[in-house]
Amino acid sequence: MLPTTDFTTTQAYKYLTDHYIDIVSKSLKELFDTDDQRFNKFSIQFEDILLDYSKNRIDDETLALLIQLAKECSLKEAIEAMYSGEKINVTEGRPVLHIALRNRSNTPIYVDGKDVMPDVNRVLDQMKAFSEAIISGEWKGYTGKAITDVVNIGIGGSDLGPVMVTEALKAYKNHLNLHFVSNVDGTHIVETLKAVNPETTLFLVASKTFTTQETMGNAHSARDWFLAGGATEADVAKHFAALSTNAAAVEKFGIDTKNMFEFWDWVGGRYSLWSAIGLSIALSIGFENFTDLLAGAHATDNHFKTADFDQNIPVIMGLLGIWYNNFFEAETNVILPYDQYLHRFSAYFQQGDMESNGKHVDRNGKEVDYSTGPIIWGEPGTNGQHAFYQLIHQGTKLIPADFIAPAQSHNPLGEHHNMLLSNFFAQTEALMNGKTEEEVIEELKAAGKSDEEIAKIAPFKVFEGNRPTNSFLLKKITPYTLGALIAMYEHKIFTQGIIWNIYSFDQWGVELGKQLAGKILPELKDDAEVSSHDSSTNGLINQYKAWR
Ligand SMILES: O=P(O)(O)OC[C@H]1O[C@@H](O)[C@H](O)[C@@H](O)[C@@H]1O
Repeated sequence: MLPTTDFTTTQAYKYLTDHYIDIVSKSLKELFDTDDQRFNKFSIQFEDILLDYSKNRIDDETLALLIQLAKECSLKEAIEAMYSGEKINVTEGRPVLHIALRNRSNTPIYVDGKDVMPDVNRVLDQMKAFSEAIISGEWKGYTGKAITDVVNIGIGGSDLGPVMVTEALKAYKNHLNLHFVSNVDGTHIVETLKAVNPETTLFLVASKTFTTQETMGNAHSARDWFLAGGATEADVAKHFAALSTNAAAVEKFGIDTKNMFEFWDWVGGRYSLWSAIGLSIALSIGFENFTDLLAGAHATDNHFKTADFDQNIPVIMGLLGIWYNNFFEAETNVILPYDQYLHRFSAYFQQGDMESNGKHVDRNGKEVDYSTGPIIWGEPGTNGQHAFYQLIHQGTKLIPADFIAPAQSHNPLGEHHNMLLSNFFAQTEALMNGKTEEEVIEELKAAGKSDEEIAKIAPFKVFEGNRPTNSFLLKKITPYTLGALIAMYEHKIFTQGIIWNIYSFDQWGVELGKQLAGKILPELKDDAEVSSHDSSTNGLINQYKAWR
């Protein structure tokens, strides 16, 4: 059972409310000036990942109180409940066991009295054999040619994880060309099919439920295209595989269940890249690299479970998020990877975080009266600097930022990496220190500006600073380190969900739109005027019919 404490009723919350008044009046600059141990105190190195969280608006007392908050909310017990296979996804009646998918130590994990590890390992073996056969060319298409292209058809958790990881680990990629089709917009599949040959293409239909409209629509269109190219029904088995929990629906679609890679209902869609959903990753970088990814995540799982909270990276990340979300009333959290390969990392955690913690009802079934999950966004640096950093530096909103960068580049090209990292270091320093009016005036004077010119321009050039950041410095983006980093963010989400007293592993909020689309679809079949909705929806549908 998960605890159901309202965190706003804890002692720690009360103390934090008072303490906030004290901290909010202090600048980060001041906090650094008065404590030369900040970096040592407020940074944690775990294997090849260094988290420096010293540029946050905290002091020793803040950290102690936040940790007390985690304790009062029984975070430790909640972690134990997840790891031991309790059905903590209460509204769906399921355990939450992505940690089992990467449990490289193979210690038993029980669900309803049955150890899940033999099943996990069986599917991993199946993925190994299959990916090796495809990569080596031993697996032949219907005309006897080796596979050259893999098209993953899936959406949400059955797309974003594989896309993000295959992009992040492109440096480890083999000769196979990977494609991802998610959108139900016909453009996505049509444009993808233009680039591939039915004789040498493998389609992975990735869907936990195997009922998702977009995925099923795209899979049927891919199958029609495949058959139209001269292949027969019997050839489908050589070109279509399914990644799913729903064997009956896979069979009904016409995919041989021998080509089905199973996973289980205790794997949440947005936590499924570690499961059979990761087959496209294994195909792209090879099975050994895929298991390194799992091993990295497993290392973080052990860290999250065993490290004291003040040395526990996901716990600290989660608590800092709560500090800004619930005390500073920050609405968003920006993730800024200074690594082009990580260009889908923020998009991935938009689903990971917002689908998990975008909830307004607590674990007692009551409406919350505090803010929960933040809006997650971001783009890779340095691109973001030339786009939206203006608002982070000088806008009116407080935007806590996560900066992520590797020390070693996979593409060391001249001064590029030093240039990239100089920006990474400079941005967090600038966000922290800002620039005072005096400094601006000095600079303008030195540039030979007149007093009149200075008076006019100076106010616009002032930076308040005091903008909080976390810096993640990774030695290198390897499968192992990436696995460890992703798992840190996953457990941060868990930590926050526990403290906010919400259920992080369901997603009822995505259902209403699906239901209504199901009602509207038949109304779009003919040209008859529609009047069953509000005037706006009727007006839009009728104009659509007039124009299509
Ligand atoms: O893998 P499936 O069953 O096709 O689901 C895809 C996505 O479907 C969405 O509706 C859910 O909100 C996501 O959580 C999920 O990842």
